[in-house]
Amino acid sequence: METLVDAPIKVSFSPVNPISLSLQPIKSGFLPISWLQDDHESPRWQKSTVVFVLGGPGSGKGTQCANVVEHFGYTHLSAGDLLRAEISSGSEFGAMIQSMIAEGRIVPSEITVKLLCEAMKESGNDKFLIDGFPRNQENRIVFENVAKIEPAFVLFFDCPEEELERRIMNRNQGREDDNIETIKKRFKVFVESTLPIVSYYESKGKLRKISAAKPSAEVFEAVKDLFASETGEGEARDHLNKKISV
Ligand SMILES: Nc1ncnc2c1ncn2[C@@H]1O[C@H](COP(=O)(O)OP(=O)(O)OP(=O)(O)O)[C@@H](O)[C@H]1O
Ligand SMILES: Nc1ccn([C@H]2C[C@H](O)[C@@H](COP(=O)(O)O)O2)c(=O)n1
Repeated sequence: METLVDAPIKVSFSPVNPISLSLQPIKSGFLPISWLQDDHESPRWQKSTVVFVLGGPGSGKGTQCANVVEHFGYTHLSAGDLLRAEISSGSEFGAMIQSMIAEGRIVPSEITVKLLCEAMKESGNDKFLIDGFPRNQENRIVFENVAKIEPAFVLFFDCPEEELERRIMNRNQGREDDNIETIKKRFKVFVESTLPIVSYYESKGKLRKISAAKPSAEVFEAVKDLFASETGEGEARDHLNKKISV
């Protein structure tokens, strides 16, 4: 495979992310495409079921993904967690990733997609919740072209900004970006770069919107119903439980 994209694609970038990526021709301008294209093409890999999980910062993506993992056996991959682990690992990109996260900016997609693809491969599972991704158009296109996987659906947690701010300010997990100045920048990036992705998937009929401005247990009821109806797995599990109890 020689090209990152099959046809010329113009990617527009948010002014908040000054790193430009030209997807055509072949080179990204940041890293050689060969860096991304190791050997991500095993049959199992290409057959994986992927659900993207989007929502404003603090909307409860991580919280709800943990519930889905427990009930439906998905592997949860948080793009933000993978980037933070990359910083901790002392990688050559660590300092750059750290300063971008501290500024609330979106890290170049080659890095995030590479981390996601490696994690998917290593997990051994074939169904994934990819949390906090794609954050922008560049994320989406690079993932589509490298992983060659379309999401089964996109879960979107809808929540007003005041509630998001309250939750993040109370999170208390020592995150460097959980301060009011960076939170404002993250909201801006969310509105300018991520909401257009949400609209994109809506136009493709792939968006599943859930109100996240409710207590966590209530949000999960809606999430559970959604996964049961999308995958039939809730019914399958109930069916199995009935059989076992007979
Ligand atoms: N429905 C809810 N009601 C109130 N608080 C919640 C709810 N869901 C999650 N929280 C709390 O809000 C904070 C943010 O939740 P979480 O980390 O799951 O959000 P997130 O969308 O993954 O955030 P980020 O995008 O910043 O990583 C946490 O402290 C969590 O315990
Ligand atoms: N696709 C992504 C996901 C995350 N980041 C960076 C920028 C975010 O502000 C930060 C924290 O993410 P979160 O844990 O809140 O999902 O990580 C990114 O650049 N690209």
